[in-house]
Amino acid sequence: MSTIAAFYSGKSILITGATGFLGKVLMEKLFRTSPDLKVIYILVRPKAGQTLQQRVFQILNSKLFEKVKDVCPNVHEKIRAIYADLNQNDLAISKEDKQELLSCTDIVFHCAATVRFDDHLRHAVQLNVTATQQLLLMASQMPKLEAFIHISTAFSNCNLKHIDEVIYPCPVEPKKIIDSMEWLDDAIIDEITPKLIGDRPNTYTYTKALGEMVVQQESSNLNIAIVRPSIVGATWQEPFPGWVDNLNGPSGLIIAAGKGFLRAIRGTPKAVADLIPVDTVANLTLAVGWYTAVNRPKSTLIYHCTSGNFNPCYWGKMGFQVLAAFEKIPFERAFRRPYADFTTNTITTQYWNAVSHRAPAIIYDFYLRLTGRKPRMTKLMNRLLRTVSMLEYFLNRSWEWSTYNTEMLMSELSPEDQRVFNFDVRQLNWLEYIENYVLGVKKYLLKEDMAGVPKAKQHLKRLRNIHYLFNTALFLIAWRLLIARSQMARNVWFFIVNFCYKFLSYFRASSTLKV
Ligand SMILES: CCCCCCCCCCCCCCCCCCCCCCCC(=O)SCCNC(=O)CCNC(=O)[C@H](O)C(C)(C)COP(=O)(O)OP(=O)(O)OC[C@H]1O[C@@H](n2cnc3c(N)ncnc32)[C@H](O)[C@@H]1OP(=O)(O)O
Ligand SMILES: NC(=O)C1=CN([C@@H]2O[C@H](COP(=O)(O)OP(=O)(O)OC[C@H]3O[C@@H](n4cnc5c(N)ncnc54)[C@H](OP(=O)(O)O)[C@@H]3O)[C@@H](O)[C@H]2O)C=CC1
Repeated sequence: MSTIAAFYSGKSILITGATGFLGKVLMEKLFRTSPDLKVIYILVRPKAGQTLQQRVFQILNSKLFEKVKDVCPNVHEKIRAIYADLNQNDLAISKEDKQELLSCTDIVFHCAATVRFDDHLRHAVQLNVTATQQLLLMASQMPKLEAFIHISTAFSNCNLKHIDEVIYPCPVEPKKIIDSMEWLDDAIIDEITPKLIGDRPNTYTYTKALGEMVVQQESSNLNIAIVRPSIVGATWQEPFPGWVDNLNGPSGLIIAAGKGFLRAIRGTPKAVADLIPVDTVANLTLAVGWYTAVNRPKSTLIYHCTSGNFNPCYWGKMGFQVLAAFEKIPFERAFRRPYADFTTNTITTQYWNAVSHRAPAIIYDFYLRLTGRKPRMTKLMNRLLRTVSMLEYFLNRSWEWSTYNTEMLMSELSPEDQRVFNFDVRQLNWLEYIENYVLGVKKYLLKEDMAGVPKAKQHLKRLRNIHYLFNTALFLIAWRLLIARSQMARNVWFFIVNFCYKFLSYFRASSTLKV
């Protein structure tokens, strides 16, 4: 029997961000391995016209939760959705709900955050810093609380090259930042944002670092741990390989590359692609929850959930593997044939953007206009290139994360727990993982059926022929123009024609002689 699974039995667990990518996988694993847990409270807001109940219903009836129903048939009775909005200072939780949470919660997993890179600083601070502070305040009033697990990111200190499992201070205290957000207007905040974030690339990484400082400041009377995952990708093994439900991180780029929109990117082929499967993050997080509650470490332990130092993969190699996967699992109705070139040169990138990204989009929009349809490709391409430019920072650097605590935790687990809550990425086969990832993107994000693969392959063949035809035509036009303008080009042309004629004559003569 798994010690960790047994630990969560009978427990009341509070999860924030349970409707998000990681939160869902965490909740699924908890229900599947500890079906005897008492209740999972989730803080949810209504969204996209759906009530809390509708959102929970949708999650429980999704493909991800299929296996849960076999082991925990009454799962819907064990999940309690609590109305909350982390954008509001008091989290907008009602008095009654708050009372229930305070008196019943045993463990807190705080996953909620804004993960947008371009969020306005005010909003990013509200979600990633103030809401964390509010939640910690609530946690400090929970008499039964055994552990509070905060999910941060391995990139909260991406301004450093080597990152230890410690909290690094930011120059301005989080409390001062929170206070200033109350009275500064948006224009002033916009002006000071670059100064505040300093050598970090965006408000996301900056506010996640502030969030960690808040955790540290509140840690004296709480039993807290921080998990720092790197770039979270599709599931590796559980509940099944390749599950993914959003466009963040690599998933959006895999679609863009597979559909032939994105063919080159400014990225360093030899930089480490520190991807970590979402189920690995969930397993480590649950193991951390158990260890923190049972061992009550004297200080706040930080756990890096990264792959680079255990089993590194590099962007160049990953690009090849993704391309190889597209051969087997092509996406339907591709715009162009998939191609993936990582280049470190800014001029080459600009050339590719003009020739391989913008020009085909403009030509396609021209075709749409001619056929009486609304042009859309240029707009889409501009948005895609904007997204890519925001990810480039992470594609051109490598980081070293120390993993002493993560390795220590691995050694503390029984063989059964190491199996059930596996977070040992040394066992991960990248080629297999990437192939499942591409398959998952096709099935769960693009909702494409595998029955359409032969047709998609046919379509790619057609695109290849069009590509050859287009290039040949382009070459001939360019050559014709050159000949018209340059004597040298004409001389070369006559030389080639003359040479071919003589060669053919010789060939004909020698074959006549043989007969
Ligand atoms: C040579 C070809 C290259 C490809 C080769 C093949 C693949 C090779 C392997 C894969 C390479 C993958 C590289 C991945 C690099 C990832 C680096 C990530 C680093 C993360 C570090 C920190 C990790 C974390 O802690 S946080 C989690 C990460 N967070 C994110 O990823 C959020 C990023 N997204 C945003 O910040 C915003 O969405 C933004 C700013 C990009 C766009 O905002 P905007 O307001 O313009 O639009 P949206 O409404 O949000 O979306 C517009 C449009 O774009 C689609 N979209 C959204 N995100 C992505 C994305 N990541 N990639 C592609 N497309 C995206 C979105 O669906 C919308 O589409 P519509 O059709 O308009 O609906
Ligand atoms: N994805 C990644 O690559 C990485 C993620 N992380 C960290 O992991 C954690 C989870 O990320 P991930 O699951 O990918 O993110 P998602 O964007 O998928 O999920 C974010 C969650 O936060 C909730 N949330 C956001 N705003 C509010 C609000 N105002 N009130 C209530 N809930 C809110 C969302 O709810 P709703 O559904 O209503 O929007 C959602 O459940 C985050 O802390 C992130 O920083 C760390 C490293 C990498």
